[in-house]
Amino acid sequence: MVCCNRLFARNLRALLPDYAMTFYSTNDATNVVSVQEALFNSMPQDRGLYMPSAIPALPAGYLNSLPGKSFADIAYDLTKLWLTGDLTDAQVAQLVEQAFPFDTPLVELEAGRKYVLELFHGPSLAFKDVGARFMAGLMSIFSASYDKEVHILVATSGDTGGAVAMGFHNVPGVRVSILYPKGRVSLLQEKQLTTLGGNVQAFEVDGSFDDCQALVKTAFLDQELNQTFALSSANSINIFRLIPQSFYYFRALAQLAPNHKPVVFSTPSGNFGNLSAGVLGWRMGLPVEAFVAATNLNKVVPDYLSSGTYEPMASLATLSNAMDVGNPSNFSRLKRLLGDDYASITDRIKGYYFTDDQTIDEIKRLRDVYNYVACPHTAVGLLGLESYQHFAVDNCGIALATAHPAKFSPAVDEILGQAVDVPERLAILANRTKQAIAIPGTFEAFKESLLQTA
Ligand SMILES: N[C@@H](CCOP(=O)(O)O)C(=O)O
Repeated sequence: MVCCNRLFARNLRALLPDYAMTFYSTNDATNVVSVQEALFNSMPQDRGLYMPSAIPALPAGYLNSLPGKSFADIAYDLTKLWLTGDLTDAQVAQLVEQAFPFDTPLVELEAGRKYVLELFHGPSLAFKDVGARFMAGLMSIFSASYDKEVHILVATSGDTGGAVAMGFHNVPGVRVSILYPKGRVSLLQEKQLTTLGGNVQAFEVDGSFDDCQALVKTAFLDQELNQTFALSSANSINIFRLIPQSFYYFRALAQLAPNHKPVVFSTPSGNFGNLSAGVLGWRMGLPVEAFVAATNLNKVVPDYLSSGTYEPMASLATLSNAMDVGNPSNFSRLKRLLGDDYASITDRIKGYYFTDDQTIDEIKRLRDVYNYVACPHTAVGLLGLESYQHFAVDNCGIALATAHPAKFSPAVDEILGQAVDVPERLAILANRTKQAIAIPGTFEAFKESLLQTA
């Protein structure tokens, strides 16, 4: 089925009804695929990324109807906009109900001016639950068309792995292989990746996140692996990880008072999927004054924004480990969403980066000033927002809180000199035994190891 779809890709527009969504590759605009192929194949063979052929516009009056809508209401409305030609209304309702039994609450730090959008109330306590659970639900709906077990490969610098492991654990017809960099994820993040068992296998890679991501991308292009497995990705390479992540930007606006000032989002960024999702929402019609790309010392995008030159780097290990990415996957997607033009990109996106010392000071300051306990990534997001608001005062700033601070225990406890409350679902992992296959960071080793699991 997957291969057949590929054969027909170029004629797809003619084969599908007008209202069905299609996707093209950033490396070849004539390479057009259906929803199902973009979902299951994840990455075009030409090494590009899938982009929607058309971005659906919000219906007239939709923004006025936002106040008070729940996350699930918004997810239902927007999923219908994207997938009307592919899913029935009943399927959309079922997908949303199963994927999102949690909210993304907006917490006020300063009235009308500074907020945190908490994205960590799902099972793995990180924003990645939104995309991972949506993808898992969508794959289940379409799985009847696939006669092979789907094998999801995912690279993680900390949070994606846990969300994907939990989102796909025990999903029939799916198996998951997670690659993570040895010694570069927090203790509890590692437990989330390595203790579920069943259809979830962890690979502990002697290398960086970028090495893990490169291994996964190489695997998608390898003939033998593609003949052996029906490979798919649950990283933000997959456009169906990104689309649902745009929903919570709308949910943020639904929670603001109607007379709010123009909105600025500050997004802690590693692979730049989260920021791309926000920009996708803006392209659909979400009113946003600017986006802040907030990073740690892995600052290739802030550097690009100030110099116009994009230079991938070897990633550096930092306290905000999930953002330790030296060559963000979504950079080309982000550019494409903004017209591929430096002036329009810098007009909409402002970039700031911060050291671990600044992050530590911010974690302490947030607790002392606002009685708010933030994870290191959220602290970087708030630092970005403060830098933006230092010069632009007349706006309403929302920083995305990407993960629960307890995921970074004991680091956050040591910074604050107090123990952070650990939710039960995380606490129970502490005593579970890690199970991971240790491999060097070479493709040959990974491939051999993967084939042994066939
Ligand atoms: N920050 C991520 C790295 C992978 O990014 P993704 O958005 O492409 O899944 C992580 O926490 O693993």
